[in-house]
Amino acid sequence: MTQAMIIVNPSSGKEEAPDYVSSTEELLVSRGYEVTVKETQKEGDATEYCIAACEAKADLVVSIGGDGTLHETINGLFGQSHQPKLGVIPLGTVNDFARALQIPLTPEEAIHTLASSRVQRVDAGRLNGQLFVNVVAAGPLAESLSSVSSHDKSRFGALAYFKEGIKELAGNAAHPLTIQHDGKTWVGETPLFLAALTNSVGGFEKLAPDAAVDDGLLHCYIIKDLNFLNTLTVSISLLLGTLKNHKDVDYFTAREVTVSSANVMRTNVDGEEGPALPIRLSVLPRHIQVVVPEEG
Ligand SMILES: Nc1ncnc2c1ncn2[C@@H]1O[C@H](COP(=O)(O)OP(=O)(O)OP(=O)(O)O)[C@@H](O)[C@H]1O
Repeated sequence: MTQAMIIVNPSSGKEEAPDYVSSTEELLVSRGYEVTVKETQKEGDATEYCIAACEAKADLVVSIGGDGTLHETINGLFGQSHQPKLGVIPLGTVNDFARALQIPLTPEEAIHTLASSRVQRVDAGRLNGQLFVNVVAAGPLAESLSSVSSHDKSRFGALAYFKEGIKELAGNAAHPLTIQHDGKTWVGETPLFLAALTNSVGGFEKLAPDAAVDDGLLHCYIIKDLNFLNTLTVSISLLLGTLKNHKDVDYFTAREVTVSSANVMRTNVDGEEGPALPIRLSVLPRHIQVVVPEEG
């Protein structure tokens, strides 16, 4: 019998994840799976459960939660000889990975997607010794986004990030970063550096419109200046999908990037606090197999 594991984070989004477990389980059982349900208690659990699913040669792992839970689940696939397919039921505030793959953001519809026969291979990013699926951010603005509490996310949704971002901008912070790629080096002060694997970042589905989930590239943005005067035009560019053309933004694609700073600075990885600089980023092309909606 084919095995499936459901990994669920009860604290994600508006804390409604447990409501969707039984309908997910029912659907999988009706498709012939033997199902194990694992509820996370703390950081790292989803990775451990996913490693166990790989070792048990499960056919499918379903992540029910936000991008943080998904990030941890995918890290369990890293380096495994047997890799299950991945199903995604998005319950977070942002859900960039689901947006990029056109997985429905309504949990009931996303559960229905698990019956799809279509599997898409997508790139994974590598950051030092871990994987990421959406975005790595560095700079003071990225640090401030990591400080958004789960409570605020549950209460205010994406607005919680906006609130922290505005607070940081008021401080007018920029820090020195050194960014190296393809034999080139950029040195300067910046409030934000982003390396995106998918078009959707922070819920902005047009942030990196050229990023295909399987193009093997990091789509990188250096915001050279962000202040009260240009915030509006940068925000409009974000919404229109023209950020890379903004005069205060440098854009490039690369397969490998290193980022360092003279200052002690933490990164933000897939929406959660990541390791401190320096970091080395690369792409594992088409590394993850995701169950996505049937075409058409
Ligand atoms: N039972 C739990 N209680 C509290 N936190 C948990 C629990 N299980 C896992 N976590 C932690 O919660 C973090 C956030 O989870 P997740 O990203 O899925 O939800 P979210 O923060 O609501 O969504 P989003 O990141 O999209 O805003 C995970 O990275 C994980 O470390």
